[in-house]
Amino acid sequence: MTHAEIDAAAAEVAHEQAHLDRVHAELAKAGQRAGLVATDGLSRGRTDRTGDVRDEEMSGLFERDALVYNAARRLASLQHQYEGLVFGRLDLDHGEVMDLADREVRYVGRLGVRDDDYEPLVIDWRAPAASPFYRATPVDNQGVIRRRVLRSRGETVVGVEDDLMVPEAPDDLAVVGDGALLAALTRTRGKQMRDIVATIQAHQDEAIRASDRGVTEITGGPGTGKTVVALHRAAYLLYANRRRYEAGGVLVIGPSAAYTAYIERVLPSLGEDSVVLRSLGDVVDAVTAYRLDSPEVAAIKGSLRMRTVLDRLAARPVPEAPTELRVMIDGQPVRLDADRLERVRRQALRDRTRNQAARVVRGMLAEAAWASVREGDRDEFLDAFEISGAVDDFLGRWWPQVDPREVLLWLTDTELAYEVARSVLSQGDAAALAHSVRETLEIGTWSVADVALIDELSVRIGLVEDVEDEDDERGFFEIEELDGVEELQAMGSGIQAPESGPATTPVLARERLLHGRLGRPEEYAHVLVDEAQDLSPMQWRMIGRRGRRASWTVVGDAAQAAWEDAAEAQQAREEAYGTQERRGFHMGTNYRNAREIFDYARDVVLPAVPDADIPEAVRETGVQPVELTFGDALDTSVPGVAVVAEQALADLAEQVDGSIAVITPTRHQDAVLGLDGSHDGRVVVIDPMSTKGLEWDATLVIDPEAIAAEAPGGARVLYVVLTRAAHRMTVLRPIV
Ligand SMILES: Nc1ncnc2c1ncn2[C@@H]1O[C@H](COP(=O)(O)OP(=O)(O)OP(=O)(O)O)[C@@H](O)[C@H]1O
Repeated sequence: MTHAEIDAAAAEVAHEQAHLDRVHAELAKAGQRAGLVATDGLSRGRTDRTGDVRDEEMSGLFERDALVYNAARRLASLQHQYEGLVFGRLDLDHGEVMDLADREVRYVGRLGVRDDDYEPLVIDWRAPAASPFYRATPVDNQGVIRRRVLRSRGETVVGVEDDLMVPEAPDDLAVVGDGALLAALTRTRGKQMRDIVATIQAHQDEAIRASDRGVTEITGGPGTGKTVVALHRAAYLLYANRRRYEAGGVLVIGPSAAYTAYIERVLPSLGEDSVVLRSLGDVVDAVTAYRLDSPEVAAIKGSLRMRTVLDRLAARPVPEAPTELRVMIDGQPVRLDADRLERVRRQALRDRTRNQAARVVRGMLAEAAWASVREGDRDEFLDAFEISGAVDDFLGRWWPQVDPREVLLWLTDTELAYEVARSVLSQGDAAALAHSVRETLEIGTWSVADVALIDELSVRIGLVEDVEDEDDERGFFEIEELDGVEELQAMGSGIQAPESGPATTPVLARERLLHGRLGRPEEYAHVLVDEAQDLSPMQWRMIGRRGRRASWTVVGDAAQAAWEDAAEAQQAREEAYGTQERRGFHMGTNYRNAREIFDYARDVVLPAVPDADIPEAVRETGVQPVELTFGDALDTSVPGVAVVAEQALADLAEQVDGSIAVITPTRHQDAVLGLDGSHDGRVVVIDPMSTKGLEWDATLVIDPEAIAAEAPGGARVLYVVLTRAAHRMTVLRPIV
């Protein structure tokens, strides 16, 4: 930059600083008015002093401006944690020829702020008036002459980046900077995802502001901004229809706890803290799972075939249940044999969940008992049956209320697993299922795939209800879900699973598994699913229960799918959506990976997945990924994986300032686990599946062939792994 350019930029920064100071002064005042505004802050369509309703208010979209109170309240945390409250400026010209009199300046920020005269000092980025900030292009400038991105730290403006939307700038408008997008993409990644509110691209903005009704599907290859766009969409929906979405709730589902931790700050940085973020292991209240099953077991547990298995399981007698009833009622011996009991069981379950039926089986048994006796007075007999202590005792053993999780644990019995899986699962699969449930009982923690099974069983079994609840509304199940009652994922435990090791005793393990009370599934007004390609059919059903009246945003990339049976998952997905209208958006630009890194990944995936959706990477670094080799542990003449990895990591730590991941298949985990947390905590050691949706400044990928071999469809998982690095990537291979 020349001296003149530096001076020009400094003058522009000073100018913007003056405006920012005004905004902050206004917010400070707003804090003092807080009590007043808090009381009427939610009223819509306020008029200004002239009594005219402002345009924005007529559309009902300016209610955030009325929430100055909230703005002031949130400001402290916004300033502390996030970048500038005001990040954009538009210079518009509303005339035919460019004339100062037709000029308008609009500032765009995370919150709307007005001055005492109710004039907007900053417009919320989601307001219609802010839309040209994202949509204007030189071809369709929408009245914008210059779009400016302000970079600030706290309350200080540190730079500006301009884009000119007309062929030539009017004399009074300076144009400085090299483009905000590239600056944003080049910067260091932290441990958490950042919002992109200052640099949303026009095609992304279309998806963000798309209609809130029906189903919006966002597809695109790795690093195309699907996640970040979806999160901005959630914030937009809350703004555009706050009544509906704040009251009804917005649920965001991601693949793992690491992922939800990674994205959890984006929405608060946009001023929204009412969205519920859940990982797939954390959807059902009272159950939190991080552990992953092997891909083979996850495939069994995720398949729609489990519906039938669970139907049958839910209708089974409890283990060790008595097979006949023998009691004295009203002086008469009563005996109901196994056949009779079975008939009562079937009748009781016909249109009730098992736990609901606990209330009616006594009456049904009484009728069956009377039918077997038919002597004396019927009413007296039935009354005596109703109060019989012996019948109480029998019912306690024959039809206790059961926790759905307890029922899943019945599958530890391989014979029972064979029986309920007959003609649905192969014997081998049924045995693997039983084995996995035994493992659950040993470890004392559920696996992620178990959670959808627990939810499914909850529907069939109903909640364990207090006896006092008798007159309460009946269980939460849907009767249609009970149709058919008559017929009635490989990387070990994930390296960073927060749970500790195995529970010490089976009793403790069982207690841990059954801890807390299952509730009814909470329903939401909007459900946003990220990495949707990885949801199993059973997981779609679980999420579907939470969005039965919801609109949806669903984000994914089929080429990154770990789930093999795409058709079955699609079927379950369609069922979750229902018949709502659909619209799709496709993202074709990769903003994450340097082009050299993405080309490397593309060459790996295309032979295995020829129809992969390949985006265009926009940024070049001129640095190719580095390939290194390591020797066999038994051959001491060549450095082994631990040594080579440590050195390669040291090089990467020199080359990038921010975060680094060492991504390793199970077989090399032990050798490199010690690197976790090294280089001042910048390094994380992680398994391939857990990298979904995440990114780092640099990655060290260990033994790509082993990564691909560890899972069915492993090339897709490897594709995920090779597209996680923004700036540098080193790949280690064994010498062959
Ligand atoms: N308009 C933008 N301005 C600045 N950064 C952007 C923009 N769009 C996307 N990015 C950045 O690109 C990176 C990738 O975005 P994101 O994680 O949302 O992609 P994705 O499509 O969900 O990726 P994947 O499918 O690989 O998980 C993130 O660092 C994100 O902040």
